[in-house]
This record gives sequence, structure tokens and C-alpha cells, in this order.
Amino acid sequence: MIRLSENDIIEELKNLPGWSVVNKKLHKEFQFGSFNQAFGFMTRAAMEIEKMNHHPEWFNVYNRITIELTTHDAGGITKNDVNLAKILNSLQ
Ligand SMILES: C[C@H](O)[C@H](O)[C@H]1CNC2=NC(N)=NC(=O)C2=N1
Repeated sequence: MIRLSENDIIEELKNLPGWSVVNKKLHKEFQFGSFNQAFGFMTRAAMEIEKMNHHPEWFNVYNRITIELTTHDAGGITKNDVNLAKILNSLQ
């Protein structure tokens, strides 16, 4: 899997509401109505993550989840990260 160029990433971000690049990773902070809703999102996401075999770096505090996406095998952001970000947005 090839790393995306800076320009590619800028283009992709236009269709990834709420996402940005922080420390060379795609980054988004989600906020839900409760812990239950946040964890339900993580559960739904886990099913898709398993299907993709592409895993996030995520941190949950109560009703908030901070998610960072990078492709470890490529050492940077790839199309897999963009695709997972799109899926995560669709699960909100
Ligand atoms: C063998 C390798 O670990 C697998 O192909 C997958 C697992 N999930 C992964 N997730 C992420 N974010 N990056 C990877 O390179 C990656 N590799």
C-alpha cells in the first residue's frame, strides 16, 4: 500500500468532515450523548475494522472518542486510512 502525497490528503480531507492531519495521522474527535452511545459506535466500528483488517488508534473517555488513523506497514497515511475514516463517519 502506497502512502498518499500531501496534495492527495488535502483533496481527500474535503470529503472527510471533521478529520484533519495531526502528527502525520488522520485525526478526529467524536462526541456522543453518553458512554453507551460512544461504546456502541466502537462496537459497530469494530465489525467494519475486522472486515477491513485495518485498525485505528483510538482513545475513549466517557462519551468522547479520539481516533487516529495511519497505516503501520506503510509508515504513513494510505487509502486504507481514508476508507476507514469514511466508514467511521458513516457509523455516527
Ligand atoms: C499484517 C498486518 O498487521 C495486517 O495486514 C494489518 C493489520 N491492521 C493494520 N492496521 C493499520 N492501521 N495498519 C496496518 O499496517 C495494518 N496491517
